[in-house]
Amino acid sequence: MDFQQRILGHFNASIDTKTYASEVLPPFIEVASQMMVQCLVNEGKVLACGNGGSAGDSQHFSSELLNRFERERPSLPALALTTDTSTLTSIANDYSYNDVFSKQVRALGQPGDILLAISTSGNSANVIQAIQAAHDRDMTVVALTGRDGGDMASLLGQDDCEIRVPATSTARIQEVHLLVIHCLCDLIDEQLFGTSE
Ligand SMILES: O=C(CO)[C@@H](O)[C@H](O)[C@H](O)[C@H](O)COP(=O)(O)O
Ligand SMILES: [Zn+2]
Repeated sequence: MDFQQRILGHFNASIDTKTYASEVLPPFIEVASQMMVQCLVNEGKVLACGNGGSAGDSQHFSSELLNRFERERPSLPALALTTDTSTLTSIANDYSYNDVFSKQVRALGQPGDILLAISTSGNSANVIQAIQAAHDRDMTVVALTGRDGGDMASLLGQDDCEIRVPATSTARIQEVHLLVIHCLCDLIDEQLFGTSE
C-alpha cells in the first residue's frame, strides 16, 4: 500500500471539505458568534458537550474562552460538561449514559446561557437530551452538526443556530468543527475587545 498516497488523500479530502464548508457556513458562524457575545455581555455562560472527538472539541472551546485564544483579554465564562469523571460515571452508573450532560445542564444552566452541542451525526442521545434540558432552562443552543443534522436538527428552535458541516465523514466533519470553534473564538474576541489583525 502506498501510504504517502493515502496521507495525501486525507489532506486533499480535508481541504475539499473545508473549501465547500467555506461556501455555506460563514453566515451561520457569524450568527452563532453574535448569540455568544450577547450571552456573555449579559453575564451568561456557555456550556459545551459532545462525545469522543467532540468531547475534546468541547474542552478545546471552553479552555479558549476561560484562558485565552490569540490575544490578552479577561477570562470568559465557559464550561465543558465532559471532564468531571465522578459526575459522568455516577450519572451513567445510576441512571443512563444518555443523562450525563442533561443532568449537568439542569443543575448549571441559567436562562440566557448557551449550550454548545457538538455531534457529527446529530444523533447522540446524550447531546439530544442536553438540548432538551437547555430549552427547559430557557437557554439557547448553538449546534455543530454534520451529515443531515440528524435528530438534533429537528429539535432546534428559531432562537437556536445550527452550523451543519456539509460532509458525511466523521473525521472530516470534526476537522471543520475545530475550524468553526476557532472562528467563534476570534469573532467573540473581535466583538468584545475590538479589532486586531
Ligand atoms: O473522534 C472520533 C472519530 O473521528 C470518535 O471518537 C467520535 O467522536 C465518536 O465515535 C463519537 O461517539 C461520535 O459521536 P457523534 O459525533 O455522532 O455525536
Ligand atoms: Zn476523531
